[in-house]
Amino acid sequence: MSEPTSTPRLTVTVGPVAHGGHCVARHDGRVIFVRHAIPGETVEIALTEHDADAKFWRADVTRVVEGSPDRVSHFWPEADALRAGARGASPIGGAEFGHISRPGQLKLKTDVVREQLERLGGVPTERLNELFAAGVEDVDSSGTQAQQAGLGWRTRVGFAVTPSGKLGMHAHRSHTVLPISEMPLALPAVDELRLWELDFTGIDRVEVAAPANGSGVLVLLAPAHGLSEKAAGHAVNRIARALAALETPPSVARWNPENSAIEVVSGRGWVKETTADHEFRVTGDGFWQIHRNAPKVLTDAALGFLLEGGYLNDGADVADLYAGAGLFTAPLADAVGSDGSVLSVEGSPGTSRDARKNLHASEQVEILQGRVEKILGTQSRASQSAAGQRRRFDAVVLDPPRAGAGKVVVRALVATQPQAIAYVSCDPAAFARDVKYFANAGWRLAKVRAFDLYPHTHHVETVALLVPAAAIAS
Ligand SMILES: C[S@@+](CC[C@H](N)C(=O)[O-])C[C@H]1O[C@@H](n2cnc3c(N)ncnc32)[C@H](O)[C@@H]1O
Repeated sequence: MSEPTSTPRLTVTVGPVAHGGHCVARHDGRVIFVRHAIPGETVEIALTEHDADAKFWRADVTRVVEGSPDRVSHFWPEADALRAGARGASPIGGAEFGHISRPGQLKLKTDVVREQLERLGGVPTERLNELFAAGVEDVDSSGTQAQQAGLGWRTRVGFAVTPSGKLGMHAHRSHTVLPISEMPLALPAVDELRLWELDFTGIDRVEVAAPANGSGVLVLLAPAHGLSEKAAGHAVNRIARALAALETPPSVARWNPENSAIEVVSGRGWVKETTADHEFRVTGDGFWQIHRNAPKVLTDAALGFLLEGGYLNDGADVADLYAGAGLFTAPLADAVGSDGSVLSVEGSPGTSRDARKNLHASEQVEILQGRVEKILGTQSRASQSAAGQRRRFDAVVLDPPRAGAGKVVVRALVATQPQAIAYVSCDPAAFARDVKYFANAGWRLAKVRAFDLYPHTHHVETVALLVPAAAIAS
């Protein structure tokens, strides 16, 4: 990515928001994806990617000529495009909607979910008006003032390190790491570590897991590539010693992001997460929902759809696919009772081991480690009934990673003939594409909700109920 000062500047009037955190503008017939703008604004932009033969260009706003009523001062100077642009620099990524009022952010995210479902999902406008009248829902309205402002929600944060050893974050679509001196989107427990005051020379990446329940924080340190074993150990131990001097020292572990391996230096290599009814151990970089309210919001929404529809009865046979450490598996096991059964499938070996520990007391739960596409497609015990026929599920929770479930999984899942699927998604485009695959297999979107679980960023989480079309017709 080139720096804004070295690039041409243009003045454009900005069109609609698009998936991915930018708005669409046109100049001499060419599409420009503009970050840090709001639809309807007239802005001066610096082109950050502008190859003459490219299909579209990319740009950052550097000055607002005519602003939207939704424009506010950015709460985080290091992520503020206008401030960075004035210095001829780039802002850090990670708060690309911070210049928009919270109601304005909800409206833009609603527009994106609608557009993706209409265009990629093939859901007719009238049907969406009916299904998605509530738009994207705020999950912070009952918090503290800072929480209502969309701050202090991240329980997981990843940092990079500048060439001079300072804690930093990447500029958007760039290898450049810019130093930071606060992380207002994270829980206060992350700020209290004062990581920006430490020397991270010899470290490449830093990950922090700070559970919303206030229990022990875990800091993972990935040594820089090519460092000798001795130098890597030295760098990790130096930082661990500095952190040990804090009033509430975190656990510290050396971490290899390539295989998720961790080596505990002090404390323990896992954090304790809790929901109202369950406790979960999550090891190292294992998956846990990021927003402090996400576990409740998502389990209430997904299980709510299944319970309201009568799909989760005592004795039911259900599946939790892409199950992580068992966030949905645990309440599913409660719902189907000891006469029911829950197949819980997770691909990552470490996270699956956590799920096994977290669910060991629930005899109705079968934990399988492996890829969903493989497990659904094989004739393993998990995909067969006792009589040797393809196993059928009464209901399924499907929570794939950002890329979505994809055609192969959708086909295999439909073949298990569940009565309903609760689909949890963090990417509206992948979700909409999967909705289309389900539609092609004779299924329909019966309900959909969306939540602003990533304030000040363009990300949004959706929860949907999918059922066979015949079930809606009857
Ligand atoms: C969005 S997370 C959801 C986890 C869990 N449902 C939760 O809410 O905590 C997706 C999970 O799918 C796992 N995963 C990714 N690809 C997979 C695959 N092909 N098969 C099985 N699990 C996979 C990841 O390790 C991750 O734990």
